[in-house]
Amino acid sequence: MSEDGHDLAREATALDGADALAPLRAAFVLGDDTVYLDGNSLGALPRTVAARLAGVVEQEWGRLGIRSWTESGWWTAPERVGDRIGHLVGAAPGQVVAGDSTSVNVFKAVVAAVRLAGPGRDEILVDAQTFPTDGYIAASAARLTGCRIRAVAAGEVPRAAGERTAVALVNHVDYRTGRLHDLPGITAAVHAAGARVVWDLCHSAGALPVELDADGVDFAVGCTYKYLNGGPGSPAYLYVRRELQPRFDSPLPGWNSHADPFAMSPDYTPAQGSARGRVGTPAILSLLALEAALEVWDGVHLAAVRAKSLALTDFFLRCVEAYVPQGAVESVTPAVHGERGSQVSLRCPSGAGAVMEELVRRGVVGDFRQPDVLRFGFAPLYTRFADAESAARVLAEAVAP
Ligand SMILES: Cc1ncc(COP(=O)(O)O)c(C=O)c1O
Ligand SMILES: Nc1c(O)cccc1C(=O)C[C@H](N)C(=O)O
Repeated sequence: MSEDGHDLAREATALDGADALAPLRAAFVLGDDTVYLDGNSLGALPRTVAARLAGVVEQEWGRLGIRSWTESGWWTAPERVGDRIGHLVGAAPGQVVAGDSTSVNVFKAVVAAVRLAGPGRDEILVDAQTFPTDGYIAASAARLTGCRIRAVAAGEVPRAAGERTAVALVNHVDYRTGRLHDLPGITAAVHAAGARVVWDLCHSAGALPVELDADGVDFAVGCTYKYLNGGPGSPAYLYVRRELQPRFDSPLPGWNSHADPFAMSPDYTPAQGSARGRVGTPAILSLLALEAALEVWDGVHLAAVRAKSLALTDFFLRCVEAYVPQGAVESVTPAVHGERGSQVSLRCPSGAGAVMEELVRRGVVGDFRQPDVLRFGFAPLYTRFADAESAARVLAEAVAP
């Protein structure tokens, strides 16, 4: 190992020793032999989840059975868990509901936003680099509502929004590059054009502070299986700003969103509040696993999470610079803190897929995104500075010819 290597390894040990969030790692099931840098795709398993799920299955489903809908609080879990998520994204209680997938919630939000738009507004702006599902769903929403889609870079949305815009659908953090977009600025600009905005928070919730209420966001959606550690396929969420809730006209008005679901009325009367965003029967096991997973956030400040995230990604970039031969990789993640989420994406022009396979074989788990991007996610609750240092060291070996 070079002198630099010894210095960086020592620095990592010192940084981990001084990290106030370091004890939280023990709340997760993580082997010491794996450097897990894929929490931006599937978060690690919180220790509380297995016992809680066993309890739900054995006691609630097994013993109480159907009575659990009321006696164990199953019926109200989407709003209860929604409020817990809301706390992490700057939403006061009563505005977030947990359920369905992000894709389905994108559909509800975009169609509802178009239905709120005034006459002559027939344009849906879509972040040109969006995660594909948002683009597919927005295109279908456009066909259904008689709108047209205009794809523009997120940074261009303020200039592009105009008198024909009904809604802009933007990713807060770009899944491929890790670029953080200006949520307050874009939201204000879209509003100034008289339109609504839907934010996809998949790659920001749980990784950095989000202030939905303070920033005047209309709608937001996100998944919970990344930085919120809810588990594979855990329920997503939908935020509808309180002032908009009475006019929120869901395109999927299932019986769970009815004001009186057990009246089983043939006529639809929407529920008040966040419950209006529900559709059908919630996936209770996944929802309650998520609820248990969210307990790790009790007492955690997002400002501390953000500070550690930036320190981790800065440190990883320094290690890459020190260890990896020049020209083998190039960061496509912004160096400026205000434009960076919680991942580092390295363009690897030569054999990126094979390089990631080799990294995974050696115990460094990141992921590969087409066409040539190596992604490394830094989940601040459980990632160590030593992980960043080891990953860069193994990467240097994996890219060596
Ligand atoms: C930005 C973004 N939106 C949406 C999704 C996925 O949506 P869904 O939860 O419907 O699979 C992902 C990741 O899978 C994503 O990164
Ligand atoms: N949702 C996923 C899945 O079901 C399988 C594998 C990966 C995912 C992901 O979340 C991918 C992720 N959104 C991404 O940013 O690439």
